[in-house]
Amino acid sequence: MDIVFSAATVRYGGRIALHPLDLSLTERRIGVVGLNGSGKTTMARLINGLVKPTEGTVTVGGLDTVKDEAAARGRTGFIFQNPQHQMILPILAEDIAFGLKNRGLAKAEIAERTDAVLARFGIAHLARRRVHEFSGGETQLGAIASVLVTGPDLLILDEPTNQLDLKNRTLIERTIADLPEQVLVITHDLALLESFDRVLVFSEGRLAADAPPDEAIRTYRKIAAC
Ligand SMILES: Nc1ncnc2c1ncn2[C@@H]1O[C@H](COP(=O)(O)OP(=O)(O)OP(=O)(O)O)[C@@H](O)[C@H]1O
Repeated sequence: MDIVFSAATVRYGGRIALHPLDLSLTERRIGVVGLNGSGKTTMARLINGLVKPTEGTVTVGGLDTVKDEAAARGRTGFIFQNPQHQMILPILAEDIAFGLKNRGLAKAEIAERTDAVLARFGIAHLARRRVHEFSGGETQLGAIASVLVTGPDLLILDEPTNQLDLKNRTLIERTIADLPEQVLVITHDLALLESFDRVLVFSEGRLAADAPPDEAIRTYRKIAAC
């Protein structure tokens, strides 16, 4: 799916968080890195319309995130920094089914799709468990299943391996690598980006590099050393 930023600018109050951004993203694996507060989350939230551009436009698959807000948002799934907060219902299978019920699907199809997505991510054993008792890795997988069951074209993940131990980090890295969906990942986990098609580096609300992983990570290391 094409993601197009046209002079997209974000101000919070009077303060600029994202300077005018012109960018067209079509790759399947897109990484976003930068120091804390550099504008990464703001840029990602523009894509699913959670943040509206103060000036300029953002389109996803040709849909404007302001004018075609609902349709545009349906194209994109978002896994937030603390995904346990986005689980609405206490039991995983119910949380997964919730998004499908909202789309008016029949009971039998909801059950079938819920079972299929649980199997896809190897978490059928978690179906009846309480999401607030999950480990960090289980929470990530549960949230990914809940979001992807509705069939978005693009999945955005905000720091998905943050606070995970080495085993779970590897599990989530592999899960992301295997997703057939287009993926945009904000991360401080540079190993995750090694196989990516394109990496964007943000610095103080501006795009500082837009390159393959090796080159982008070199730029990021230089920025971080300042
Ligand atoms: N809702 C908001 N209201 C006011 N200022 C905000 C808001 N959200 C973000 N900001 C500010 O905008 C700037 C960019 O923040 P953003 O969260 O996009 O950065 P980030 O690169 O994702 O940071 P981190 O790595 O810490 O998550 C920061 O100065 C932040 O304080």
